[in-house]
Parts: sequence; structure tokens; C-alpha cells
Amino acid sequence: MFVKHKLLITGGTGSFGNAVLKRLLESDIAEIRIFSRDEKKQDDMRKRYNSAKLKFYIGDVRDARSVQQAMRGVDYVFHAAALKQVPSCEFHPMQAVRTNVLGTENVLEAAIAEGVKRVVCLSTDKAVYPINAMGISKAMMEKVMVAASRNLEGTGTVICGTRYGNVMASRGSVIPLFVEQVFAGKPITVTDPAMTRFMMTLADAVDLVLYAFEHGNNGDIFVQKAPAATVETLAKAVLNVMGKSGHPVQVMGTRHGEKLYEALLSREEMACAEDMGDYFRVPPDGRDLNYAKFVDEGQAALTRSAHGEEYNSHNTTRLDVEGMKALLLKLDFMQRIARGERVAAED
Ligand SMILES: O=c1ccn([C@@H]2O[C@H](COP(=O)(O)OP(=O)(O)O[C@H]3O[C@H](CO)[C@H](O)[C@H](O)[C@H]3O)[C@@H](O)[C@H]2O)c(=O)[nH]1
Repeated sequence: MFVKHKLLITGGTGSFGNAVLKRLLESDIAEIRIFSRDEKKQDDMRKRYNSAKLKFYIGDVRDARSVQQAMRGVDYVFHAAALKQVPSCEFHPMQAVRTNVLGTENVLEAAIAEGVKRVVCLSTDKAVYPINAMGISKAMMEKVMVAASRNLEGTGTVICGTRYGNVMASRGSVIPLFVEQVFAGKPITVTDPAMTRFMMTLADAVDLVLYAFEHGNNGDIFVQKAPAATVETLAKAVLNVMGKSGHPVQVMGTRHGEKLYEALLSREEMACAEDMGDYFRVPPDGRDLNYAKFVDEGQAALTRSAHGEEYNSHNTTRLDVEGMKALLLKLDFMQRIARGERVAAED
């Protein structure tokens, strides 16, 4: 599907960029542009992949000119650049606005101006009923994406989005943290044993973005159905895999901006979501602001009311310790930990 085309990945030096790259470099794609602020990581990637298809662009989504330059001649965009650490965005909310909201506007404007064929914007479950600055800025990013997608009929550009939840064993996340704590002989720190999170692998996240790329219409948001586990179950499963079931566990309480559970789709979205098997598609609300005409014409469009339930990490399939262990052991990272190796988080 990428035959002889050019793809730009914003924030391409991150974990998603690396994971998608491994798949796409084997395809017939003509060129992949990695756009990020991080010179050092770009240099590492250049050496690691050593591929003539890869082109590196230093820039920042906040800097419209750098985005425009990287966008020239591009066919497709995966927009992954973001500030995504919940606690740091809590302390620096305007930085989240600059990167996640205004940066997205820059990316979409440049993509539309260049006649890019398809753009997929990556969002997070934390954008649904958001309570923290990271989630609020990502929710605004989605609004910017949907608004931009409204005026594209006849232009040949399609802009859509994905949301995914926690990516297991990503750098800085809880699984490698627990593993490090065990190695260091310290108690593992559990925030709230009853807190639940969706559990996805990085491969799932890549599948989701590629699915949206293939099936997205303007303004659609895609999520993948995923199981969830409590932090207590996750902690037990990690210790079990490491053969350290008796290891001490300390409950430390909820951190800044954390929710007891995450939602991938709101109740309002579930009311109009299309079930696509492994995925849900949420189409944009196609009405304009002239509500009176819907009443006059008796159109059914106003019946988008939400009587159902949201799709969240409390009501999705719940993993028990054995189920969680099985999922953990799908990860190369955990397989190596189980063999007694000391390894860094997945990237
Ligand atoms: O010491 C810790 C740290 C975390 N947790 C718990 O483990 C779960 C996962 O925590 P992570 O820090 O791994 O993930 P978050 O849900 O906080 O958010 C993560 O996933 C997001 C995607 O939605 C973003 O990518 C974000 O940057 C990333 O940190 C949470 O319930 C958290 O409370 C603990 O029990 N103990």
C-alpha cells in the first residue's frame, strides 16, 4: 500500500516511529522521513537502520517552517510528535498546548497545503473525558484534526486519527519500572491496586495506525479493542514472571493527574461507533451548526444521544494474573527478563 510513496513521521525517533519503521522498511515504500527535534536519536537511527530509504529532518512541530520544509513532496503523514508524560504536562500545561495542539495545526496546515493524501494523527485514551493537561491537550488535538477534516471534500486529502492506551513496556512506563525496582532490591511501588489500564503491545499500536491508514475517512477516529488489568494484577504478573512472587510491594497512592480507569471511547462516541471486529470506528458528526433544519426536516441525525456505556478499562475484558502473564510473555522484553537477562525497555 505504500508502493513508491513518501511517508513523513513526526516524532519519528520515538517508540512508535521505530516500531512502524521496522515494518515499512521491508515494503516497497520509496522514502520515510523522520522528523524530530532530537539530533542524537536521529544519528543513532541512521546508524542502526543504515537504509537509503530513510531521510532525517531536524525540526519541531511548533516551528511551522520546519514542518513545511519536511512536508514537501510527501504522500502520507503519521503524526506521532507529542508531549505525552502526564506528570510533566501537569506542571507545564502550555508546553503541551504548544506541541500537541498548535504543533498539530502546523502539521495539518502543511499537509493540506502540500496535497498530502493521508494523515493519521496519534492520540491517547487520556483524551477521553480528560482530567490532566496531557489528555486535555490531546483532546484539543483531536478537535483540531476533526475540524480540519471538514473542509477537505474534493481535495484528495484524508485526515483521521487513532487513540491507544498504555503501551506495555514502553520506555519510562510502569513495567520496566517494576523490573528495575526488583533488580535494585527495592519494593515495587503500586499507586492504587484497583486502578485499571488497557494493555496493548507496541505491535498492536502499529497495527491500529496501519488499519486507520487503510480504512480511514475524513474525521474518523479508530480504537482497537483491548483487554485491561488492575495494577495489582500487573504487579503480581511481573513478579511471577521474574520468579519473585514474595518480593515486597508498597502502595504509594495516585500520582498527579491520574485516573482510576481510562476510557477509549466516551458514551457519546459509543452511541455512533461502528464495530469493525477488532476495532471501533467513530465517524465525525457530519451536521453543521444549523440545528433548526434537522427539527424542521425531521432528520434522524439529532438522535445521536448517548444511552449506552462508555468503553473503558473497567468494563472491557479483564485479565487475571495468568492472562496478564501470557500477554507479558509476548513481549521480547519480558521473555528476556524471564530468562534472567537485564535489558532496557522496548523501543
Ligand atoms: O510506580 C508506579 C508507576 C505507575 N503505576 C501505575 O501503573 C499504571 C501505568 O502507569 P504508566 O506510568 O506506565 O502509564 P500512565 O497510564 O501514567 O501513562 C502512560 O501511557 C500514556 C498513554 O495513554 C502515555 O503514553 C504516558 O506518557 C504514559 O506514561 C498506572 O495505573 C499507574 O498508576 C504504579 O502502580 N506504580
